[in-house]
Amino acid sequence: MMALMEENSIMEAIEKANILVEALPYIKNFRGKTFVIKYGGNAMVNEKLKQMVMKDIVLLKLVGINPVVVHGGGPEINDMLKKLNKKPQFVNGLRVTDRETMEVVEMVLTGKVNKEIVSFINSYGGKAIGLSGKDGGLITAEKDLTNGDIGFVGYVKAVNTEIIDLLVKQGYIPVIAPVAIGEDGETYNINADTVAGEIAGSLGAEKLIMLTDVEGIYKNYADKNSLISSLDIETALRYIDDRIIDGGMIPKVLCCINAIKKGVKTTHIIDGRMPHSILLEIFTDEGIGTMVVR
Ligand SMILES: Nc1ncnc2c1ncn2[C@@H]1O[C@H](COP(=O)(O)OP(=O)(O)O)[C@@H](O)[C@H]1O
Ligand SMILES: CC(=O)N[C@@H](CCC(=O)OP(=O)(O)O)C(=O)O
Repeated sequence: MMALMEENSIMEAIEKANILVEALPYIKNFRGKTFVIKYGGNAMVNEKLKQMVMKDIVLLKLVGINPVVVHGGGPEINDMLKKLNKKPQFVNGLRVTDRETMEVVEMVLTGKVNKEIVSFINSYGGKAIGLSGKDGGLITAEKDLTNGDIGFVGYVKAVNTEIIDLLVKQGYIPVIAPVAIGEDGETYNINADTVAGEIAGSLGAEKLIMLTDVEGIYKNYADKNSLISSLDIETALRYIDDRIIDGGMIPKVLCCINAIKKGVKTTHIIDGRMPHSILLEIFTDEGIGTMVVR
């Protein structure tokens, strides 16, 4: 019995070593490259998972990859608005943002969510630094009128990556909240997926990884065996037209396509609810989730 247990634990240890060896070519390939990781939505609500994601990000940095984190926090904003007796309202997935809501959005994203992520990363031995689009002139926003006037909702007019380049060079992990200032001096609320796509494009990132609350993109959303492992731009656009890709997945895929057109090599939509999904995507031969490529 004892011998069998010992044999099992030796096999387990060998399996672990095999996984590390499998990661080697990827570590070699990706050293010095930039990965933009979008973390948000419902993938962010579980504390334990949150900590695992942060550990994975620290590990990436320690093996020589440069992670840049862009976070959301929609559910946290909703919670705070409800506490203030304000009903969250959305048009095509974008929050209707009046002046009071804008104050709440900025407070929750830059004050609470951003600092929490920064603290976690730092507690695991990383050097995270929190920023919003306002810091160092990182993002210039302009009012987004594509859905009519829904208040202080912005799109990204320009990205100045100087501050990110500087921080990355000094060994920091930038953690970015999707709030920015317009040329009119107003503060704008920008969808976090959009910000991640634009930042990845401007940095010429190797990868854009979007953590979400599904395994990836399904060919048939009702059939969980229909996960698509790789999708090119043309097919992705066709799937959007045919409503195979629908709802919150549409802007996500469009952000991936935008990033690819700006030079990002591969984009990935992966399951943020799965422990260590980032590591499994980057360091295993099979990868996980759905890859959107040129
Ligand atoms: N073909 C599809 N495959 C997977 N998810 C899809 C598909 N079509 C629509 N969706 C929806 O997209 C959602 C992901 O978008 P969203 O909820 O906005 O993510 P997040 O909150 O992480 O930003 C999924 O939970 C799912 O309901
Ligand atoms: C304009 C707009 O809708 N902004 C988003 C910003 C946060 C976000 O995108 O968060 P998730 O990634 O968690 O959805 C919002 O106010 O909810």
